[in-house]
Amino acid sequence: MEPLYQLLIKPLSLAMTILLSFVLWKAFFICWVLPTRAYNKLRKSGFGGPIPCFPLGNIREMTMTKKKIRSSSPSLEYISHDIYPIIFPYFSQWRELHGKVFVYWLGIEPFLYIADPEFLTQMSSGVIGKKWGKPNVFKQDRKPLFGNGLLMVEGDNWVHHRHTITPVFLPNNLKAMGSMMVESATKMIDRWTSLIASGEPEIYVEKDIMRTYSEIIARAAFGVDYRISQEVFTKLRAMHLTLFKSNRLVGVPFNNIVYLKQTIELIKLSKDVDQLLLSMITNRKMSVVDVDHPQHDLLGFLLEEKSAGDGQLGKKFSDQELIDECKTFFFAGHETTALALTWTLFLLALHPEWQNQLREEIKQVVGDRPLDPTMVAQLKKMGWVMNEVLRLYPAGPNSQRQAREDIRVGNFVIPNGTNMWIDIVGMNHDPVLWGDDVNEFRPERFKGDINGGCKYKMGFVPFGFGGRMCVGRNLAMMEYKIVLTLILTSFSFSLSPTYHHSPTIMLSLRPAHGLPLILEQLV
Ligand code: HEM
Repeated sequence: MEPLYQLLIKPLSLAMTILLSFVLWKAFFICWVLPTRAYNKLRKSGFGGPIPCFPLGNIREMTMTKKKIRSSSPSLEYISHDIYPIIFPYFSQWRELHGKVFVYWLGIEPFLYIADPEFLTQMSSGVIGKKWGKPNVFKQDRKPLFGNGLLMVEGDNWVHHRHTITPVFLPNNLKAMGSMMVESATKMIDRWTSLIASGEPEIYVEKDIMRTYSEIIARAAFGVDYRISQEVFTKLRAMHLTLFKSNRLVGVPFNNIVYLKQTIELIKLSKDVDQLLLSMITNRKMSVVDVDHPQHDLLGFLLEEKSAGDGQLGKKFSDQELIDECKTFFFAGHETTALALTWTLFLLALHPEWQNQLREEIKQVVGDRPLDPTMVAQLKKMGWVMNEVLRLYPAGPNSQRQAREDIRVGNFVIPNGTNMWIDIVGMNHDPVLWGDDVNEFRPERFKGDINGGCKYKMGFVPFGFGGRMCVGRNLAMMEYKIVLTLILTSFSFSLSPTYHHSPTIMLSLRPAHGLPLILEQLV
């Protein structure tokens, strides 16, 4: 009689062979069959674009083009606002060949590139907010940073999150946050004043601005001071750096395994942040005793059981949903506004005449009275400046979508599942939309025209578009104007000779080497 193990060898090896064949078939299906199908559908739908190469798609070409531009670009030595060919050289070149709508590939993921406002208008008009998806490949990649918070959540869950959060940022609720903003900004102004007094007028302002807006969002949205939230911000920034500084191959199969060290680091950081946020949430839950007067900040709204639009009681958020929303708002709530103000100081340093115009306006609107959030809405010229800054140096440089159904745009069909990359920088720097002065700083183009003279309404979408437009835009405008008013009434400033112009994309658009300014105290 044969021993038992010999009897088992045959069926076991057969089972192993079947399992292995299944895994290989699945990998082949996901990595080859599905992308090929998507490719054929997009081609059949009429979209052109650069030829992809398995398994990198167009990533190799993108990296090479960027390297070539960086090494051959002495133009960065002098300051030009014609930044598009520098930050997105591959898009700039592909547009010449394939027009303003084409398909490119990140690994095995096809993306429909869109920088045509007419196409964007038609595309977005037929799709309501809850029907839009966010690219699965980014959702997976950026999960440690945003989880399934408002930026990434979809469908009915998105409606629930958005309905709960929107009232937090309505003007009436924001008014109460004004004094916190003034307090936090005043601390920064005091720091700069002492540096000048001690003979150090050259200040790298972007770090202080980032800190000020971190402090504002921590207090305004979560009712905690910067000391308590500092660890969260530090870890979120470490995640941000790990995610976007390295050359990870997003969209390429098994890239998580190839970059195992970063993947493990991200999982660890994400767990730490989740723990910190959970204890912040638990503390707040325990401290809410006055049910008639809940705290009207973001966390207060999220913890309150809200009535859904149909009169039914909305479902409560789970702990993980609460954590993901906190992560999303801790990050999105300071980064973009801080960068918008940083680029504003850069442009105003180059245009002292605009510093003076804004000071004059502040004098007329605010005078000697204490700054009050209701006043800032009257700062019209400051609004033009903000728009012009967001046009030339958009803090949110793109918007992304994934089709969750076939979308018809004229003669084209965008097939269900298609990822979309809407290029805000590309549209903002397009001379066909803005005219020959497209790369000049001219805030007056927004005088009496919220579209700044752009030929299409959808050509200027600094806060995105449709139902998924930025939920924090009112807060952003208010805190931008309050902090800028305080800076302009305290200092005049110019660019330090050590400044090196190198706008770079790391999710948002930032000055790669910081922003050193020479500050002078106004008497
Ligand atoms: C100048 C400052 C800001 C700019 C330029 C900006 C820009 C953007 C852009 C371009 C989008 C994408 C919209 C789309 O896909 O159509 C967005 C979405 C979003 N922003 Fe902002 N943002 C700013 C400030 C803020 C602030 C202060 C907060 C939070 C307090 C915030 C929270 C969000 C969230 C949660 C979303 C996702 C909304 C959704 O999908 O429903 N943003 N923002």
